[in-house]
Amino acid sequence: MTPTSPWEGAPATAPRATAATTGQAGAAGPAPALLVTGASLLGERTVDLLVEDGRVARLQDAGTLSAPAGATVLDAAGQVLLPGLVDLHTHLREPGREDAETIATGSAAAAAGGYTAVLAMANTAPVTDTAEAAERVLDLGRAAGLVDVQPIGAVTKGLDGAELAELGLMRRSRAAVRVFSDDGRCVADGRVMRRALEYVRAFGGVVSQHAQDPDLAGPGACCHEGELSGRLGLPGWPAAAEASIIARDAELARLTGSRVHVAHVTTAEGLAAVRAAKARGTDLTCEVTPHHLMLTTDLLTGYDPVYKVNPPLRPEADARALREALADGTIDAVATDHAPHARHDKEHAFVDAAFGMTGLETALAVVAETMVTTGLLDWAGVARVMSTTPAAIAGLADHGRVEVGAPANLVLLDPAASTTVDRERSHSLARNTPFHGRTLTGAVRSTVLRGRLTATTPETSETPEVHPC
Ligand SMILES: NC(=O)N[C@@H](CC(=O)O)C(=O)O
Ligand SMILES: [Zn+2]
Ligand SMILES: [Zn+2]
Repeated sequence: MTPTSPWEGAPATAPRATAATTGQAGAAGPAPALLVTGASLLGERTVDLLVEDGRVARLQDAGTLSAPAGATVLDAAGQVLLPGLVDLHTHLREPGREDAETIATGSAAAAAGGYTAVLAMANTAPVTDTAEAAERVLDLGRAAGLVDVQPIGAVTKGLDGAELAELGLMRRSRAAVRVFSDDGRCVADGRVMRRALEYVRAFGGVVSQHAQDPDLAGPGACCHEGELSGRLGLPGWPAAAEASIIARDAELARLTGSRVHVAHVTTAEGLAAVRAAKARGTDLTCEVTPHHLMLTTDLLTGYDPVYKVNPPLRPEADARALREALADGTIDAVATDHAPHARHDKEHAFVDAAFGMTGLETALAVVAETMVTTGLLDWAGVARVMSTTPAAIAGLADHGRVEVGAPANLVLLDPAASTTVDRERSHSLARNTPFHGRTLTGAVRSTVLRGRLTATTPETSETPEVHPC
């Protein structure tokens, strides 16, 4: 690693890992009181909000609260107040690939992006398939102290798709794992998926399935299968590979009485399978990524590997269908699939490059741009799909609401501020953002975790500073 490399050098405000705390992230010592004034709660009414001991102590009409002695005051006039964002699908790369991301740097990117909780995907090295591995991720998250890092457990040992991992032991561990996933390795064997669902049902767990039939989306597939894949000479990946697994898993959810979550739906065909399952009352939820809402397969014409992602970017008709489905509630949540990569894994010929794009720092602005500016969602809707529903899916009771008595996990954003994405200013170690150079509207101003400011954007800057507790 070359420290001066633009891909791997430390960001300007390098996050510091702090000593391990015994509580949850941000819980070390009582947080000083915090008064937020004049914020637009869910874009609906203007409020003052007082935080004491890490919880929302008072929430009332703007102009009616004054700051207790010693309190930090945030003047949030013109800003929208939402519950802190919750990401159901984040790759933090630690342990194993700390050259691409660490739990501390990924947490910093999350805080800068308005997140207060992230679920850390299991495809690390070693894989998170034991209680010890899950507890280690949890502890590293607490040590970083910027967001609650909740480990996702692997469904199968080593993500090999054959033998179930220690699901029950992970659930009973300190990490209290509830969400299980083999990530980009779809649990293709129906018998294994059935057994996993039967197992997690006993403790209210959920399997997050990356829906793609590996027999249809073969090993070389790296592009949406269609007219463009033929023209570019890239192996294609048909929509049927997604829809067929969603339909099968919906049947398995019904058979077992268990719960399935579909990771990143990307096609109109996949959405039809989700709608059919939901119409029958199946216990099935699904998520979409910000990049599949905004970016489309035609970007691949330059063979730039920054646009190589699993599942692939789709045509505009699919992206439009995804936006409509997020607006009408067919899609339950937005999850980033933040997939940081070291330059030497990403800068290759398109077919050889690693799959994945970063997303934690741009997610809110991309959703604002694609959903709010277009009138498809209001801010209450954004809170639902980026915080409340993902918190409910993952069973994170401390997140997803702004209420008196609840832990003060909050984000304040300026809906009118435009930011030009600059990959060099990312808090992530990785530089593989597909939004570099794009100007997006909607900028995070402050992130609050249990009453502590974990990120703030100084008035003179476009980039949030992060503050580990
Ligand atoms: N989603 C991605 O594009 N990448 C994933 C792995 C994978 O799903 O192939 C990653 O871990 O980088
Ligand atoms: Zn995936
Ligand atoms: Zn993933």
